[in-house]
Amino acid sequence: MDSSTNRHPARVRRSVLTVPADNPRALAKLANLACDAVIYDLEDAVAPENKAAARAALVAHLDALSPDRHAGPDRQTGKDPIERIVRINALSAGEQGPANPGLADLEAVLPFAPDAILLPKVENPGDVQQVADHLEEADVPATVRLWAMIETPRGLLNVAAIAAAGRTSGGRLDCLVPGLNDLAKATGVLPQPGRPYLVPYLMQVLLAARAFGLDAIDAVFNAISDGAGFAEECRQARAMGFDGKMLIHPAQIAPANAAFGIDPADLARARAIIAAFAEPDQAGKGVIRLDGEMVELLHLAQAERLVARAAHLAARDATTI
Ligand SMILES: CC(C)(COP(=O)(O)OP(=O)(O)OC[C@H]1O[C@@H](n2cnc3c(N)ncnc32)[C@H](O)[C@@H]1OP(=O)(O)O)[C@@H](O)C(=O)NCCC(=O)NCCSC(=O)C[C@H](O)C(=O)O
Ligand SMILES: [Mg+2]
Repeated sequence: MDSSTNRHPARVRRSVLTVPADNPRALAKLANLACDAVIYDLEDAVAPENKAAARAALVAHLDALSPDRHAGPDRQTGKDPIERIVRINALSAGEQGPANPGLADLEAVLPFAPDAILLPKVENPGDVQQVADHLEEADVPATVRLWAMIETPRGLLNVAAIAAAGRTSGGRLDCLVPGLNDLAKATGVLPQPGRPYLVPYLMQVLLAARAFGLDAIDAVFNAISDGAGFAEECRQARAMGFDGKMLIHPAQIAPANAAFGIDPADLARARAIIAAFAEPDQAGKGVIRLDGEMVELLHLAQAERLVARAAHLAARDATTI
């Protein structure tokens, strides 16, 4: 059975590619990449002395994508299948007041109504609320969502309260992303195959996301040239329940799309469950036996979601690169 608990069949976040906003060659490459989402990074991938230039480059890029900036993202009209997210600098970082880099990032990109703002190093519900309040005050459309990176020990300890803050922040919080480079740096956990000491952190993020109806995207895999290691980590993340993976390089897109896509065996099983419950002699039953296994109505609901997601993915992949 499909291990994904994503409750939104039409939301596809298998491959979430990050791009430093001050890398024009990488920005130009995006038009030909088959990732489901792009995170334009203004935070850690950009050197402190390049922050203003990165912001300006991103504004020019977004302007070229959506010349009528007040019309909102083309994705809302179905013309742009890629979800576009901007990772801003933390509002708590750097100089405070109007010169704050995070605030300057927000002011620069909000006119383009990106699909989401990704908040780095979120440590408590107030970090989400602060930005949500800013968006409300600025009358930013509700289509602009918030994503939160959980990548500090305090953020991890508070992850349930942060996920719950989605409800009080106008419902904008949509997705949690663990940041294992920062977490490893802060905790001293060593990077090891299979991530034995990081899995408990990852599962905490996943559980908090699910408790409050959010998506969860697995952390980046730094070893770009280790294709086998990347595929293994995607399989692990999928088994843990993650919706997709944050990526750092175009070579990681196809394996991520495959790993977080639909397994044909799962689809066949889902169709068999739907067909079994539709049999006249099973009418009104809450539980049946199918191929030697117990199947309940909750499995039927899962099966229906998987079939709907498969149809959506097939349509989507047919219209993208
Ligand atoms: C890691 C890289 C610096 C490697 O770059 P490079 O050596 O240039 O890669 P290649 O020569 O193999 O690139 C081949 C072509 O692909 C383009 N490219 C490379 N990366 C990207 C990308 N991310 N998006 C789009 N296009 C990309 C190159 O431009 C080449 O094309 P061309 O120039 O036409 O030949 C680089 O991959 C990179 O910068 N990756 C992203 C880094 C990043 O965004 N980091 C921040 C996010 S990671 C994170 O959040 C960690 C988290 O916070 C935590 O704490 O864990
Ligand atoms: Mg980080």
